[in-house]
Amino acid sequence: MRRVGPSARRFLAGRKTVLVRLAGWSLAESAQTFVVGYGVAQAVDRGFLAGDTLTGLGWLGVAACAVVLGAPVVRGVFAQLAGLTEPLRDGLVRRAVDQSMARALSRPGGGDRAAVSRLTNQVEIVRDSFAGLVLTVRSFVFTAAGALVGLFSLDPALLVVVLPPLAGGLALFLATLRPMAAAQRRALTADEALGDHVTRTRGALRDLTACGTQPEAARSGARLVADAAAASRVLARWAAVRTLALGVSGQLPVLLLLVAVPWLRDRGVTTGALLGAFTYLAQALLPALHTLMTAIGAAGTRLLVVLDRFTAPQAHPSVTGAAPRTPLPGRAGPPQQGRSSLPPAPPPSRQVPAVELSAVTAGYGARTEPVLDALDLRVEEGEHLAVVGPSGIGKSTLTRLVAGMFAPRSGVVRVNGRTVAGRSAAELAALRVLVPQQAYVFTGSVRDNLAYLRPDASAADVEAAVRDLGAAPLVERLGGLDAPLRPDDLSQGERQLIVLARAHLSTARLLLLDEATCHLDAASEARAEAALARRPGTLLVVAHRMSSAVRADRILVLDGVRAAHGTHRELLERSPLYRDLVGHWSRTRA
Ligand SMILES: Nc1ncnc2c1ncn2[C@@H]1O[C@H](COP(=O)(O)OP(=O)(O)OP(=O)(O)O)[C@@H](O)[C@H]1O
Repeated sequence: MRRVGPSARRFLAGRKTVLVRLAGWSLAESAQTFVVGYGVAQAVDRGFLAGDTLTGLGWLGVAACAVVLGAPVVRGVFAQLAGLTEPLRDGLVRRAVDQSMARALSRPGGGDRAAVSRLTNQVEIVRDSFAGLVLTVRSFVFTAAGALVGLFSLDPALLVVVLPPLAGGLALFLATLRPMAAAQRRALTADEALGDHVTRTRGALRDLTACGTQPEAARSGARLVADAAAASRVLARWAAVRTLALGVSGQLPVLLLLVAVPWLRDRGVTTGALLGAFTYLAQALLPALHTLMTAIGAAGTRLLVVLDRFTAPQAHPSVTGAAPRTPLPGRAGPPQQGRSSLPPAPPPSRQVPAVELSAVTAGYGARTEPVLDALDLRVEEGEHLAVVGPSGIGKSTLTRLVAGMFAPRSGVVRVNGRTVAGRSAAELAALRVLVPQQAYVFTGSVRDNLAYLRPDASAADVEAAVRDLGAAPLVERLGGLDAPLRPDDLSQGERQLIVLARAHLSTARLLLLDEATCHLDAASEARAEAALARRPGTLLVVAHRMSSAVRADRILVLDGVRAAHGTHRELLERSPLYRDLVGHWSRTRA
């Protein structure tokens, strides 16, 4: 209102003549309302009840004339209305064009895509809503004036009964306007945020899957759905209060009038006056009130919201699409600049461990047993750590904790000295790469797939990664680096090779492989792991085969909520579980 108010006042001040003419026609509407109720009252008292049918019919004729004469009055009102709505429409079109031109000039190459919408749809919304509001507010004011004067002229005692509930209901209705507008704005914003999230998520599916941040995106979506639901509930509560206001001001006067009939009769109110009063209520006051409340509730809020977008200094984000957007988890910005604009990885330090878990307890669901309980772990910069343990023991959970994709119940996870909790997707992407079991490749060139995490990688770097990983025959079979890659043409193992080469190219110093070589044969796995271990930085591998553990500098054995770590030899000596795992592996190889 603060933003729209001054413009609205200026607009109305420049159209005094139209307003006066409109008021003139509206007064005629008041008179018509007055005559209808008054005619009915006189027809009963002076005519039918007095035994003079002719007089009764005569007064009814007067009331009927007033109804018929209402038609030219309505025509007069509409003629004047055009004098308000059309200049408003022209002014809004001018403003939309000005805004669009200013935007185009201030942002070379960046026209205002919302201008067309403002020029057509939104201008029409404003014009129609404004016309509806002027009609209903004016109609209510003048009809109510005519009806109240009529009630007073029939008998002032009628006002004593009718006025309090009418005024009370109206006051309650007016009191709901501000909170209802706020609730409507909140619901609109929540709806827009949700729609925005859905659109961006759909566009970023590839990035989300590649970075493994679908759960985070799903959580943001769930939060937005909850916000939208909460906003709708608040709106519904205010709508209920508004219905109550309508009931109090609309139905209660009729009820009270019926209940008060004996009291009114004692005070000398005639039957005709009572019938006239009911006519005023049923024919004029209540319909006008109902239309007013509905119009202000719906058209009024719509008008304010759309006008706000015309008068706002900067157009609303959902209209212009120009406002900066919060990056999605796993996506640092638009594709062409997202990955290359990641903050550079912090330099490694000899003292600061690459990974540090302090008393980390983690689990799924509030009441379930923890999967990891008070786990302490320190992985030095440059170290190669393998994680082993039975299926379902928590190995993937550990990698997701380190990757910052899963929050511990308690304890702290640090990567390169930085707490991972609460970090943005872009910050996490600069710290680590997590390669899951399911390798994600996308339709594009082979090079696009390989350089996905480092778009500025030189041709030599890409070729070196391909060579190191043993992926050269695959790239050759696909037709070279610039050949198109169709995911369906690749086996699971071939996809894993591409994704491992992609991880090799990444600038993040920490690589987390969660059974990322499970579809490779043992020799290819050994070659790939050796290449990744040679890469500067730290390697943490959830081992698919025990051979992978044997190659590591150190092994972490997860055993229920306990954990042991050491070299292969050390663990063979002191970890029964590790011995079992190695024994089982040897037997299955034999
Ligand atoms: N999203 C989840 N919701 C609920 N429970 C989960 C979820 N993910 C894992 N779990 C449970 O947590 C436990 C540890 O799972 P996790 O995947 O970390 O084990 P893992 O050692 O990696 O298993 P595997 O070797 O079979 O991949 C299991 O009991 C698993 O069922």
